[in-house]
Amino acid sequence: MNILMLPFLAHGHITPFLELAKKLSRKNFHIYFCSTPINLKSIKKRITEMYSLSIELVEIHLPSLPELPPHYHTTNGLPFHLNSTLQKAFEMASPNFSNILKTLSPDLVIYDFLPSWAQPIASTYNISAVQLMTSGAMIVSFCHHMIKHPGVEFPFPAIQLQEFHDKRFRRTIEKFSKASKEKQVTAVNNDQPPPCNFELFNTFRELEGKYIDYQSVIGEKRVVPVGPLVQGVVDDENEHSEIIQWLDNKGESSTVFVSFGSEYFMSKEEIEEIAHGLELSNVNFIWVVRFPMGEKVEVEETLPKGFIDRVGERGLVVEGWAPQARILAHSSTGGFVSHCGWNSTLESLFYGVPIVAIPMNLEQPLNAKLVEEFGVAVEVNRDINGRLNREEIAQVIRKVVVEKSGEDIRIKAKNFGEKTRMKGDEEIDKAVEVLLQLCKESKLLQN
Ligand SMILES: C[C@@H]1O[C@H](OP(=O)(O)OP(=O)(O)OC[C@H]2O[C@@H](n3ccc(=O)[nH]c3=O)[C@H](O)[C@@H]2O)[C@H](O)[C@H](O)[C@H]1O
Repeated sequence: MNILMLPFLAHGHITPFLELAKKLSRKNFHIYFCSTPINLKSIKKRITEMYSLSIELVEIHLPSLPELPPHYHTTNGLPFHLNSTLQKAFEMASPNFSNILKTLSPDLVIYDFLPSWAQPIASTYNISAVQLMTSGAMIVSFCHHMIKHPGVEFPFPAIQLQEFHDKRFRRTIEKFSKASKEKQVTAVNNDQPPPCNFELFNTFRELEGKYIDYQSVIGEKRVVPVGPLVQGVVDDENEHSEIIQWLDNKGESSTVFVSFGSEYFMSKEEIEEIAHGLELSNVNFIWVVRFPMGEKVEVEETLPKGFIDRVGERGLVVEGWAPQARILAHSSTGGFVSHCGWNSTLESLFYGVPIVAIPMNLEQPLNAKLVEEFGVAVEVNRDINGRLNREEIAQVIRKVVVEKSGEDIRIKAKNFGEKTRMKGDEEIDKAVEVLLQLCKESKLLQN
């Protein structure tokens, strides 16, 4: 059976899609992995020898817009103000996608929340389609709850956002639900496959059982968990070797990894407070500092004066990108200062690393609440205006990584990591049955 996968053009979406592609290819599915050339280039080295025949990379080209050259056809490093332009350019690529389906005629399409046309186009070719949700069941059920029951408390009291995040998140939902109403897909006519009655989620019952059940009630479709879809440790010695050597020289669980994903860029104030917080914590750290593509910035100039000298061998500032999975899997890593993007959250849980949560935007504040409720994270509180504070950052890092008061968090994270790594393909095996059924429906309709 052939499956074509079309993730949104974001690194945080391509990662779970690629991990699902690898799992399904081991279950004898042939995968066409479709994205822009720049995105396919960035994942090539993660498609190791064993997948070279079962996962085929398929380029989809976006219309060339002057303000969006081809190396901007990804959210990784994209300047904030170009995000909507990228989404618009992707929406304009529907004819290219239609040609790809006509040429390859897969048995199934696995699509993402954007672009809006993947399922409707697949149905015109009588090809079944199912969505892979790249965020958790809690956040999706929270959004559905807010839209369907405005003003009614979310039935899980631990998920309460700090005021600053609550206001911003409600604005994001209003914007999103307005946009999705405008894109309401026209009804499918009856000789095409009906929209699928379930959705795949990058999650698993041990983490989100009660939210999976609630989403299956409040959402339109049944939830089929296929997670955790977590990138493995790609052992390419030559790349980033200086980071790993630096980490090898540190004590067990002595170091925090600090990273805020592939799309977020810290403000000057955030860099200032985080730098002083790391300094005050007296804990070893690897800190990824990154700026939008096209912005030529001297990292040292953005850091507090004398910061690099004062921290010396205790700290390593990495510009642009670090091998996150390899660092989280390393025995010297004892904590993850994270924005709680969904992939980072799952990776931290998978590798058993406790989280110092500093959510920045989107659904990250909710992910932070989820892992705090789960007992493997502590969130750094912001002031009423959302400002970070260096003492608060230092205090939470020391609690999570060093102090006795954080011992239960460290033990819980370690034990849950061991349990999660043992799960293997448990969720996938259950999902394969329903995916095979969808593929057979396509074949029946196409013959
Ligand atoms: C789904 C959605 O994706 C978005 O992606 P974003 O990149 O911000 O964060 P992650 O989901 O953690 O994804 C980031 C991915 O990039 C990897 N990485 C990142 C930085 C680095 O230096 N090295 C790495 O290997 C990391 O390992 C992870 O796999 C938003 O967060 C959103 O909140 C989230 O739910």
